[in-house]
Amino acid sequence: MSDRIKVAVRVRSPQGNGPIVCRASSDTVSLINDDKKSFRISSPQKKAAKEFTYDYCFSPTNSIAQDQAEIYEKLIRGYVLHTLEGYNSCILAYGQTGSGKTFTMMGDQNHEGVVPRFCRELFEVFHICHQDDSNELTTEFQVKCSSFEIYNEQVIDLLSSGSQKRCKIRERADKSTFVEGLEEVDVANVDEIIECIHRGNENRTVRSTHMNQESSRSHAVFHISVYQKETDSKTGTVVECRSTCKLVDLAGSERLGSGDTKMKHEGTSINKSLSTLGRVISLLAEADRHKSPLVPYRESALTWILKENLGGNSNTCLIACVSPENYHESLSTLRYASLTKRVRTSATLNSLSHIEQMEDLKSKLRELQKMVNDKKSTNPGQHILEKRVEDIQRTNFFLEQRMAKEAQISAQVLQTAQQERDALAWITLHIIESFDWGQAESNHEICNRSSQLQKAFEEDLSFFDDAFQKYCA
Ligand SMILES: Nc1ncnc2c1ncn2[C@@H]1O[C@H](COP(=O)(O)OP(=O)(O)OP(=O)(O)O)[C@@H](O)[C@H]1O
Repeated sequence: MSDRIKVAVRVRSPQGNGPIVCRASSDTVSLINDDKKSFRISSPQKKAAKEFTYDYCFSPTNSIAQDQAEIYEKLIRGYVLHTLEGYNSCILAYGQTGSGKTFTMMGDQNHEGVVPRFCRELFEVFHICHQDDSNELTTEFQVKCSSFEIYNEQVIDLLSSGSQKRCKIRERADKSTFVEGLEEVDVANVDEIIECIHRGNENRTVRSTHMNQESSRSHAVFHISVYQKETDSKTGTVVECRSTCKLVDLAGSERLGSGDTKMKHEGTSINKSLSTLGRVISLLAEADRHKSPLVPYRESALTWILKENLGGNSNTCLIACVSPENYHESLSTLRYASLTKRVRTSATLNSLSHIEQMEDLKSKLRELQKMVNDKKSTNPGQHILEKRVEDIQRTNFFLEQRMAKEAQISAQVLQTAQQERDALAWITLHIIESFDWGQAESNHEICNRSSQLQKAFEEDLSFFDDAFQKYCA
């Protein structure tokens, strides 16, 4: 599912001047048009007003509670469903210091922000979706969470007890990245996950600056990973999927002015990583024009961690927070957000039954092929080969069931499955051709099995063709 990053702007008005116009100061006027998607900003010193269009624009009303709820309901709720369906998600809050990023993501005691609302609904929606499950259908649901900050380019675990634990960023074989050694907490219910959110917030590096009493001095990431396993005892079908969601409160861009050396160092580090993020976004936004651009993800810890969410397997959303006291800062945030809108990601269903079982099946077939090839010299016991064939046929049955389900979800997934199936059929034929037909007597049973296997694959192919035609009709 290829889609561009969704981008919304949230305007923070200190006075809460009404739903449409926010006159934050004498020299800046921000206006959200009635369509709630376009945003105009002007200053008397600048002749022409600048206008930008986003997926949503949120202006403050007289009710903070309503504002917090509106952002969640209109923008974020869909990502809970994406996560439960097995897709990776990421929500980022970006903006100048003091513009309301932490307030948007975490909220305060009386006005919960995006992160706690997301976590509450994750559990609630799961239970609603599965309350009618029959006796045959059981669904296992495991949620783990971790929380970390990127402070002066170091990744620090916010949930580890005791002294500050620094962690390293690693790359997996599939090129996605992860933080190694983080404390991952198994959470069984809403209360436990909310407790982790609070624990992480308490440990985050915060300092008072001239713009914000409690300014975040780091980028904070709350990471949720969800594992679901659905077993149908009647058919024996097992469907597994794993998805993740990163909820990111970025540190605010800031002018480096007065302050002690420590604060200046923090400020430099924040600005540097945000400018790398800007460069990464800008290259990805141009990706259509320049095929496979060299994206400098590794240049900062932030972009290295967000690699998958910015340019890979993820549904991603950016909330640009604007505090229009400062025309230039606001304009810069709006431009950054505008550029982000052009970045495309391609979320894929992280269904283990589809990906991993296919891999498993392929490797079993490769093994079988190898055994057949080695047969002349080693002459392995016939029963081992038989067992392998049986294994493959059984796995094949589960896959068939799973694919039939997936046909309802996505024609794209089905198409991929067909291609995979074609490849497997080809390998099977190849195995059969590799038999030493001269020794047919000793191989008689194996040949029979292989022919059955070939037939099963052919049936599968027509099964998938039919399903695909039906889906497209
Ligand atoms: N929409 C809003 N309504 C009411 N108060 C808000 C709103 N947005 C922010 N605030 C308040 O403004 C102050 C600064 O907000 P916040 O800490 O969220 O900014 P920030 O962008 O995270 O800043 P920094 O980058 O410095 O951490 C806080 O006291 C917060 O409660």
